[in-house]
Amino acid sequence: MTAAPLPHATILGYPRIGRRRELKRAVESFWAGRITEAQLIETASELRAATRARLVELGLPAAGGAVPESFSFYDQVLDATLALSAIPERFAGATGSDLGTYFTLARGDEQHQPLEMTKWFDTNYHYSVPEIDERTPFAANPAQLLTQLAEAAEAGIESRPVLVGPVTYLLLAKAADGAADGFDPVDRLDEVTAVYAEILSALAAAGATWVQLDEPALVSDSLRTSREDTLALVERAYAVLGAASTAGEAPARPQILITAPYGDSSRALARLGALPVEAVQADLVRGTLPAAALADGSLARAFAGTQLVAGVVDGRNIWRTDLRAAFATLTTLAEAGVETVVGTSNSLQHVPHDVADEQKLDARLKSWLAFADQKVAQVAVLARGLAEGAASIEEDLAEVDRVLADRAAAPGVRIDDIRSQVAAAGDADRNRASEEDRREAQRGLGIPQLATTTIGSFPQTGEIRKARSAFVKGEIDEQAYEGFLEAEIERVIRLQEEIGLDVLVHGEAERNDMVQYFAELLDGFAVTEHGWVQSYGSRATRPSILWGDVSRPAPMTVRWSAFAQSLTERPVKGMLTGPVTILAWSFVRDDQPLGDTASQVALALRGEIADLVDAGITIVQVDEPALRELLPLDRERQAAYLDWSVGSFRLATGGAAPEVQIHTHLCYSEFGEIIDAVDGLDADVTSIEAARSRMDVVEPLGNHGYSRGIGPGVYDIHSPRVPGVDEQTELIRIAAARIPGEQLWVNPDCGLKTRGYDETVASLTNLVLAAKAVRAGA
Ligand SMILES: Nc1nc2c(c(=O)[nH]1)N[C@@H](CNc1ccc(C(=O)N[C@@H](CCC(=O)N[C@@H](CCC(=O)N[C@@H](CCC(=O)O)C(=O)O)C(=O)O)C(=O)O)cc1)CN2
Ligand code: MET
Ligand SMILES: [Zn+2]
Repeated sequence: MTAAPLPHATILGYPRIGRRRELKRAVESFWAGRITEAQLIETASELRAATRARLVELGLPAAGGAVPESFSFYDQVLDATLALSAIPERFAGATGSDLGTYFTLARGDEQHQPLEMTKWFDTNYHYSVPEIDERTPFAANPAQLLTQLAEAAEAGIESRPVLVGPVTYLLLAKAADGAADGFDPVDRLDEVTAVYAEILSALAAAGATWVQLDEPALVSDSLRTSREDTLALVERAYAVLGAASTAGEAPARPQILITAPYGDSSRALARLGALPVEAVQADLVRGTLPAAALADGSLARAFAGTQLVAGVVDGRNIWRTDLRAAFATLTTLAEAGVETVVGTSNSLQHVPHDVADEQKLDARLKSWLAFADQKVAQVAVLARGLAEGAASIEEDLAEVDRVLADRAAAPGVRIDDIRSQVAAAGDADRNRASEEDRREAQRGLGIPQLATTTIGSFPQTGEIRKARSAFVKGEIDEQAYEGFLEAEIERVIRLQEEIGLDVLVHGEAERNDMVQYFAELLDGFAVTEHGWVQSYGSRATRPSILWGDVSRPAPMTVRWSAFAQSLTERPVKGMLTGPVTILAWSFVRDDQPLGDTASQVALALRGEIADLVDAGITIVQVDEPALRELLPLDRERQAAYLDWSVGSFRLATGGAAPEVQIHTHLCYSEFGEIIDAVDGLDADVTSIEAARSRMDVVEPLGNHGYSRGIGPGVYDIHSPRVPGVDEQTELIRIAAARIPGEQLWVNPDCGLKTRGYDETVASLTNLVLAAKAVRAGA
């Protein structure tokens, strides 16, 4: 095959879990020993074949590298770790097949803690963090990429292998534990680049005409380098990768597409265009075009001989694209003399497969939506317009005009009553009594020093899921389902009493998901049947669709919390999900600022808190694990974000009387960046993840003079491992050295929903013993 430009249409990536989560089922069956590795590999191969065929059917050309190879068994960053053979030394004993090693890195085993997992840019997707030190070996292992390329070729498709790029890979990595002080993984960029060059060469030898290297680090201010420095690193790496020739019978590398998804690359774009690569993608949904460089012709000059993949179709949301606006952007580029390809803003891995799979969604709402398949079709339409002229797609543009007008005017999208309530909410509604007055008022709760509690959920057993599934399918009635849940709650309350926890939870057995549960009970939301999106590994969520003005027709949690409280003398925490997290983990309307939508959700939660308190609940936790996640990657936009996000939390909780103790939970540890914002939430108690970083957070908290209640997690719930009494005692001691006992809470890192009961009971028993030991000064 010879080097030819990219066709006019492409996407950066496609969901890989399968339309019915076939990959989840196969991978989990393999882990459980129910299928063999060969069977898993076969299922994966079938899924990839179906994806390629589907993409071509939807309008991506089979030739020319338009179809991306974006499959992953677990995670794309882990794929790159394997492609570089960058197996941390601590896994040296974990030998096996490539796939066996891969899953050991991802999930750990008896002897090995898994790689840490953390959020991928500002999404709800988690990647496995590479661990690099001075000695990490790097060697090209393109086997999986070559397998996929050959599969595609067999089916007559000239596909485009995809790999996380070298700069982003190293900036997402952390220094391995044994690394020298001051070592940064990015110090090894030149060596890693050399290995990428070998991988590219192997791909070219196998016939690849294009390769995609993802460099989202280019848009982020939250990594270890400034964006300016990141760009310089990218220039350094791609000067090397681009130097190899793409010409002739035996090209030394495929043509390279560098992508910059998830944000704004406008300031970097001209320099990216000047790199010795054949195409550069820009996210034109989150980002903009550099207006001046476009106007004075310098962008076109920089892009001479380089294609610009214009990411005009939103890969983060599910609304039908305003095709007319997108087409105007494409026209501007083309008229400025830039060789333009229509693309998506980022990989479609963050949206579900297909709107057509949804049988229960309201038809009118459905007509406003575009999941992955619809987005591919939109890309194809725009590409046709680019090739054949605006007139050729005028009907498609006009149809979208009608759809958008229909959406704007539809009942429920704007409800005057809700809007006036939001408008009437003022500063007074966001401010509680002073911290001191509240502390005084809450003495009546009788909470001991180093109080023990959990984060909310108890294990979601197969039995619970089966009961819910039976209820949803109508196989059992509401009475039977609620009876089942009450029995479950009673069991969880008794268990916590036996273990000796101080502040109890009801266990969240009634919740399918901490966001979807609320979305199902609030007006203004819709939920899907099959709209699964990968969150990490084999785990997925069905983000809800927040399409209209939000209100709460009836109490949502009072029945369960009040029932749990009726069973025990100890306080039971009410458990709500906060406005920012509800937005972050849903697909949110794009026709008004997020802050306005957050205020509506906040008012609904405010009503719920009032009802919980009326029902006798004295402690309410409002979870905001996504507070950090939604922080804009772009520093300039961060202050405005923190303003509305913190404001919405305060609006939700600001009505609580001083005697009511408000907790919040944020499950990540890099929170130095937002410590002022956490303080600004004005919660009485905050629980955070800390076990894996061995309490790193208590140091900044101590320095900050943090005066509120704080529960740094002492039990890492991400692994089935049971932390012993000594281990947890040690962590509590580290925290107690910096934080006074009356401020310090003892809890796990996060909820227990993904854990099993055996390990949960053992770990919590140890947690209570550890707290007692520290209290006794032992
Ligand atoms: N939205 C969201 N984002 C989050 C988190 C979170 O809890 N929620 N936590 C953090 C980590 N991310 C996570 C994401 C998913 C899961 C998770 O456990 N997901 C489950 C699905 C949860 C769910 O929606 N369950 C439903 C549907 C379950 C299901 O699959 N039912 C079966 C039938 C039931 C059976 O017979 O087993 C089916 O539909 O086929 C329910 O319980 O009702 C999974 O992938 O397996 C955990 C953590 C960050 N982001
Ligand atoms: C991802 S944060 C989870 C908080 C929730 N209350 C739980 O315990 O599951
Ligand atoms: Zn959590």
